[in-house]
Amino acid sequence: MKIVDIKTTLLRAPLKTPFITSLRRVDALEDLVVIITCDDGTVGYGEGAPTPVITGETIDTMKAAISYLKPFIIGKEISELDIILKNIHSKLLHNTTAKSALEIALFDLKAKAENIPLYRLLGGTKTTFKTDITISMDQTEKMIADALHAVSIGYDTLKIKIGDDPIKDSERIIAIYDALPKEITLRLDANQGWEADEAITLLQKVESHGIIAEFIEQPVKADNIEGLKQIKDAVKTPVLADESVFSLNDAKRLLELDAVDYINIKLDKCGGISKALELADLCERYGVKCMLGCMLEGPIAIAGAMHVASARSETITMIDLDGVALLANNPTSGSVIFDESNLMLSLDSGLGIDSIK
Ligand SMILES: C[C@H](N)C(=O)N[C@H](CCC(=O)O)C(=O)O
Ligand SMILES: [Mg+2]
Repeated sequence: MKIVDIKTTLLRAPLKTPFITSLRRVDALEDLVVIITCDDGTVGYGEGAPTPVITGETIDTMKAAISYLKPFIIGKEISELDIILKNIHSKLLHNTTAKSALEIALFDLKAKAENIPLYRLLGGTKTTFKTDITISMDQTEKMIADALHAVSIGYDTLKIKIGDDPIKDSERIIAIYDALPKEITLRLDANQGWEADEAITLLQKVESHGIIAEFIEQPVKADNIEGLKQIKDAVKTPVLADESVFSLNDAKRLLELDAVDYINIKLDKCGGISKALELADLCERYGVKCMLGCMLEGPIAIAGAMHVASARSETITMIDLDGVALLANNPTSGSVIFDESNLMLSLDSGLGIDSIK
């Protein structure tokens, strides 16, 4: 199977409600889909969610990166996947979301060539996952209403977005916790919104109220590694690194310093499936568990992430793959099942995505 064509197309889909973090507000998903065709007509799908405030990428930079990398991919046999991946990562630095979209499509093709689902190509067996859902940052009453609604439709783990104001944030966490059944698990994500001392004061206050969240995600700026370590050493709530970890080297530095408890792996930050697997393997060597997370990713990218989670299910013990659940409707068809908190991989070959509507 020789690769003969690479095309991109926009995937636009409205969200059910605005997605609001301390970094940005988004009303509709706007991702870039990659469609790679082989000489026998087999098509591989990939997708990336440009997130300028985190990866520095836009739809336009993604298109430019993909067209730059095209000559290193077109004309290659899909059986030479390792060589193609080496080209993608060595011929162009950064541009991790563009690379991830290409990688997803290439792995889709490779698994289709072998006529097996991607998770099996990657060595996985697990096909069902439970995701959390994000509760956007807002007025406390609105966040409580959103949290109660999420619980009413079956979510038992909520990812609470905070980080615009440490005083307000502690009040929000306590009010949301008090309003929910006690068996609900809370994940907190400040998206870099605090200083280390603010985070420690806030978390200690929340902890004195009896609330130990599953983790606090990225409390301080991405490059504030010392701050992450200070927080980890001062509070009971485990610390999870998100924006601080793009590459294997980023993760190594944090793990060597014992600066965090967990790492959030996202395909769009690390550069795709091969890199996500390497990150999970590194974390496994350090005995550190990971979350498989997402940007505002649609069904193709989320399916790609699920296959990775299947392949490294011992290390990837937490799932934040609510990208499709946040959409007003699913713009693809295929046998991957996205049913609110329940995600199920298909047994079809490749990613299991049939078509884009
Ligand atoms: C959508 C997912 N649950 C999530 O919260 N992702 C954000 C990425 C932020 C973005 O797309 O702006 C995160 O983990 O920080
Ligand atoms: Mg995060």
